[in-house]
Amino acid sequence: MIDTKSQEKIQIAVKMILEAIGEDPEREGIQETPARVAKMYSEVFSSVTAPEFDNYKVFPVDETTEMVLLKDIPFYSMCEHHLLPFYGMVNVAYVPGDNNVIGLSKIPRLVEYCAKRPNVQERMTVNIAQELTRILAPKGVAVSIAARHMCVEMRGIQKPGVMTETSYYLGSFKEDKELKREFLQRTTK
Ligand SMILES: Nc1nc2c(ncn2[C@@H]2O[C@H](COP(=O)(O)OP(=O)(O)OP(=O)(O)O)[C@@H](O)[C@H]2O)c(=O)[nH]1
Ligand SMILES: [Zn+2]
Repeated sequence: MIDTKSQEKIQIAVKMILEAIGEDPEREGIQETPARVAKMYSEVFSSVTAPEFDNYKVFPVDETTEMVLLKDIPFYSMCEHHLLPFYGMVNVAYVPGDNNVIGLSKIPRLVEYCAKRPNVQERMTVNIAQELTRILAPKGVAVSIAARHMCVEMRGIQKPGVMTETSYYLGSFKEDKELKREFLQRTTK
């Protein structure tokens, strides 16, 4: 949550942007826009001011499977170069270590946590893998992201529909080619 004082800063900045692009910030339709944008940034950048992601539960189980895979987790983030959205799907897999697993909902929560800040896709991919490793100490983690970047599509080079794919492997996914192949097979459409 961005505090009131910082939200006021955003409002002043947005008003200046509106003036700079030749709009009248007092025009009825956009009078409340600076406040709306401040509220919106508070949402889309909420993890910058959030406490470290620690609200998770690790469950011990007697016996566990090889790979736990959550596929097609949707996310929205903001590119740190242009403050335009990039969005897509994340696949997260891990191989439990010491028979410890994590509550399933916590993985999409972790994705949200890593998405809601100014980002580049490569760093977000690595962050998710590292955070999961920190929380759970699994034998291995694999993360892949496929995303569309509005800064590539609606401005600049203007290439609609280009997909950017990134991946990151730790532990057994890095060492065991068969495991990595299985992850790729199960996540490739
Ligand atoms: N590697 C990487 N690059 C990104 C990401 N998001 C945006 N970019 C790129 O960041 C680069 C910023 O390049 P600059 O030359 O500083 O900015 P620019 O003049 O606006 O670049 P153009 O987009 O080419 O017009 C661009 O090539 C973007 O496509 C991302 O998640 N990862
Ligand atoms: Zn960008």
